[in-house]
Amino acid sequence: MIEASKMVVERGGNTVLNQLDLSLGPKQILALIGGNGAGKSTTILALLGLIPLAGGDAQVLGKSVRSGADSIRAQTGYLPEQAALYDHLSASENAAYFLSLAGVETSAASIEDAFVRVDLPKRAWDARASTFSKGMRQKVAIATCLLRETPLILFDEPTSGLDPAAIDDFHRLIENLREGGTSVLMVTHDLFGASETADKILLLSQGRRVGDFDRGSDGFDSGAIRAAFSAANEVA
Ligand SMILES: Nc1ncnc2c1ncn2[C@@H]1O[C@H](COP(=O)(O)OP(=O)(O)OP(=O)(O)O)[C@@H](O)[C@H]1O
Repeated sequence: MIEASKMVVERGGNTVLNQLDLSLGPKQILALIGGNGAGKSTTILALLGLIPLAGGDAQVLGKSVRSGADSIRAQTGYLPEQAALYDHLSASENAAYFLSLAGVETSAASIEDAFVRVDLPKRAWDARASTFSKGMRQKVAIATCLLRETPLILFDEPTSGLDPAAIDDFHRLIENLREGGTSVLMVTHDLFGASETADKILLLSQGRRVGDFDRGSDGFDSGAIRAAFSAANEVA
């Protein structure tokens, strides 16, 4: 699904990804964690081919990110850190509009099914997005991602703005996606949620991979992850 080797990205004259290796197999969930400015969102943008590599390469669904964003984005769901909705459109209209931009035709019934999956309240389906809370907006954006039915989804802070019940629901949702054959990379600040759900956790600091954790038979070693996280942030 993803095989990235020694990715280097420069932004604003600084090296913000530094020799980053990353891999994600079929039916896997990878959580990317790290402090503010560690390079998590940049990693997603580089994997989508949306920002150029100054070094290294990454194969995403068998295509090099150096070959451009179009072919990768066509097969990869992406939830940006700040998902935008059009305020004057309803939840359903927003989903239909963004899907049409991605060249995906879908029925009203499928959109409603996706809203049920993310537990968007029914009263919101036909209400204008200007009346939505942050969490409701996030649910519409996640539902729109699901409707693309891509084999790979990159989520940038998907649980931001969600209440605790909705966060739990999101983790069950991505577990179901994994069972259905989808691979997921998620950037998150939620260490607990990541260790509940992910197969692998990658810790970034200053654009470098500083920790790499696999789920063992007893889950993750949360103490080791927290210690590595604290050490990385002390250095940063
Ligand atoms: N458009 C930009 N131009 C220049 N530098 C940028 C730009 N966007 C991000 N950066 C820098 O790149 C580095 C990595 O940023 P990135 O947004 O990837 O971090 P992050 O780990 O996602 O952080 P956060 O948890 O705060 O969202 C930071 O040092 C940031 O200042």
